[in-house]
Amino acid sequence: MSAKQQTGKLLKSPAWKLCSLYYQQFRAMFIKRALFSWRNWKLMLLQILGLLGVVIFLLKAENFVTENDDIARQMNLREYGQTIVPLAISGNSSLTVNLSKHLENMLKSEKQILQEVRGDIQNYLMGNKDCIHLCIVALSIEVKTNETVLTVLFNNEAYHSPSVSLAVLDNILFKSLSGPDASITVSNKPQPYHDYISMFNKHTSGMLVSLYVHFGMGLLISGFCLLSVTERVTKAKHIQFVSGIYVLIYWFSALLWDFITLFISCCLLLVIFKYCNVDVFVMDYHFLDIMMIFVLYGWSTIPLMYLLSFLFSKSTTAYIKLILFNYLSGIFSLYVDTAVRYMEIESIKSTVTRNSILNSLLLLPNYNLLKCLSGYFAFYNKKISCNNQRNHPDSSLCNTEDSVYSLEDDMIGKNLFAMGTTGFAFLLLIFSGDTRWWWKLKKNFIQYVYFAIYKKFNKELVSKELSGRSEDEDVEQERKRILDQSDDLLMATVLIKELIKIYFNCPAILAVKNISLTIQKGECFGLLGYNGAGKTTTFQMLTGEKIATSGDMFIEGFSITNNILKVRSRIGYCPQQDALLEYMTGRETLIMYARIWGVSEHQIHLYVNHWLSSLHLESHADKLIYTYSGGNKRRVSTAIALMGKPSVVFLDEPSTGMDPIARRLVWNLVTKIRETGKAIVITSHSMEECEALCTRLAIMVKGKFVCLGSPQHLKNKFGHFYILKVKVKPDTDKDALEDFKSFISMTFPGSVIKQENQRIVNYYIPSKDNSWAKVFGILEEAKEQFHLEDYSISQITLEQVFLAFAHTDKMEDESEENIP
Ligand SMILES: Nc1ncnc2c1ncn2[C@@H]1O[C@H](COP(=O)(O)OP(=O)(O)OP(=O)(O)O)[C@@H](O)[C@H]1O
Repeated sequence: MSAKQQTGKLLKSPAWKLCSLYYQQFRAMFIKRALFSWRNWKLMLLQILGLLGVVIFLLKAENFVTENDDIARQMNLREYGQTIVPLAISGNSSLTVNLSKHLENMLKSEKQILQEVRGDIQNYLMGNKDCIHLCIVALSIEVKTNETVLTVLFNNEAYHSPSVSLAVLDNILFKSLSGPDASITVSNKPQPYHDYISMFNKHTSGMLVSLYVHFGMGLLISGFCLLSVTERVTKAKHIQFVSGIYVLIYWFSALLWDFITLFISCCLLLVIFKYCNVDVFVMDYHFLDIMMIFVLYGWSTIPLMYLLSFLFSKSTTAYIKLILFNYLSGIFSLYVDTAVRYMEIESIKSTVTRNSILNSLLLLPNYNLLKCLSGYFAFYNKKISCNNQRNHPDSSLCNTEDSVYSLEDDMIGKNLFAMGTTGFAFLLLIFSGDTRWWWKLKKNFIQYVYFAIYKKFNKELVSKELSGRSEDEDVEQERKRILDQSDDLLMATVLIKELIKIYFNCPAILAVKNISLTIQKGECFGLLGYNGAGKTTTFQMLTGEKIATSGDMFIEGFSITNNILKVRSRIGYCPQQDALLEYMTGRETLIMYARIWGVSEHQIHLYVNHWLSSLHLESHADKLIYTYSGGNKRRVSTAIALMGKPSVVFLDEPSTGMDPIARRLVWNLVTKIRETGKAIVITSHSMEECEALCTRLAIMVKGKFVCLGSPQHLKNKFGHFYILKVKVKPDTDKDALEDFKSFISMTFPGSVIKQENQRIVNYYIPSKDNSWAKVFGILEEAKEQFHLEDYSISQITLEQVFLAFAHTDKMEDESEENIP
């Protein structure tokens, strides 16, 4: 076999096809995420700048202690800018002349102002407002008989003013003794901290730096929930799953994109550490360690954000609340950690309690981040101190064997390990939410707990409403057929068996009441019913969006309740509300779904163009979805449902909001798709649409089927009467009209007035025993006899059948009405 043949065989193998499908889907999901960030770049930038800005601002604002912070500060008037130095001299001597000359020269060189004062210096200082801020040092020289008294007064408002005052005095004295070139430089340098205090300060500094980073991180990582919430709430996620996306691919692509964003932000953060002299984090390849901490933090916190996003139904609310959660969880856990470790609290004195509290904190990624950064900071600062003081007296403090990654209490090993494992745990929880296992658990809980309790307390209602028996013979026949031969019918494209849905609200809502149905391939089945009849709920159960309370549904033999994942790739779904991602264009959306379906890359553009032209969407293809009109959005949703290779397509009011031309296009498309052998299930409030598309239909009233069959069958069955519309002449008196009514009721026994207003009377005339010719003949004669202006006779329409059933619902509540 040639190499070319072998390659060809490999490309056609199922494993290769599966791999290429995975690749296609991953690509589609990754591009979707990238487009979200790209189109919302301002938000993205805000998140990254938020992180960097918060960290840089807080680091600059707080002067945290490092080795280099203990610098010597010069005690010099220059440090205060230009000041005034009042000088009062009383008496005269060569010493006073000498001292004042040196003072004058010294102040001149330092660009200070010498202010000679007459009288008491204290009075001058008290009486001069400027002195409050400008007179840091004041001098008085008093010549007495045997001595000269030099007094220097310092400004109590200014830092370091006593030592600066003494430095000024010492300098002029020294200059008078050793000449004008002599000077004394005075500096204020603190003694090095004692080891214990030093450690405490470094620990505090490390904690502050890690708190700042954690504040900034909160802004960035909370944003990762935005698309997850939007996709879930708009049902775009559901449609992607229905189109066949794999759970792992959906979540891993999201994780990878958000991870890249976090990684880039953390690289920039390292630059900020360098700029703000947080040397411990960047020197000697330490940035690699810090990067590893950030990577593990991302690994654990991003899945947690996804997981928490399930709690919210609005993306902005989710963002704000998750920022708060991230801040508070970090600070609160740190507080608990400090309280447990250092405070003497009676109830947590036992080691077991203490350890279990500390270990439970390890579940929080923010706690681990704080502990890792502060622990790392303190560890390396301690190491630097120990290296600086080689002959350190306490060798236990400078154990060079220690590793920052050890699992001991003050080291970071435990926290790194916790981040690694919690990341896995959170991811598993997310995946399990979309797996068969979780679906089954929820199903069993609803069926065997909720429903069992409901049945126990509502026996009468359940036996009356949920028995499934129907007064309509077609519905009853279908039900019996399904119950008797369910095994034979399993391979029907759609098989619905005793399906019940109860919303367990207060009070419980019985949305779908034990319906049974089969739909074969090549069939277009219409589900009609007025608002709230239960059509959408039925669709939601059939597409796996909602779990049935009882009963089962099969698509090509696969049970939805037991094997939802296998069913999903066999259906196309156009939900009632457009499940579109508004930041994408129509073309990008269709390309994404084509990739999910596994259309090969070189055919995608051709394939998408075909769908765009089928629905006349070419001119809007490259516009963002949020700019689309309602009708155009519906077209895109319909195209998504119809594309790919589904065995059955569910269309929930597909043509709502479409103009007549678009509606015809959709009808043609649906008919073509049906003719290829797919089953179509459609709900619509347009009877015209149902007549045009449906091969069979059912009318649903209050969760039950009340009739079932082809449109013609229903018209024949329920249309056993004609509609007679009579218009009498304007001058017809009341008696003549009454005569006409008596004539009709006598000639057509069983006829009923449906409506009467002004000169128009509408009748239902039984069609049995009355041919068209007979009715026309009689009315032609009556026209002359009763002076009728005009009349018309027509067959009942589907809409009238539907209205009759819709009315039966009202009539149940009110009273019986006269429908023949
Ligand atoms: N999430 C829900 N929680 C509680 N009740 C619900 C929920 N969804 C639907 N219902 C109720 O279930 C019943 C059936 O609703 P459904 O949306 O299936 O009707 P429908 O036939 O699709 O109506 P429409 O033609 O307006 O779309 C209604 O009484 C509705 O109020």
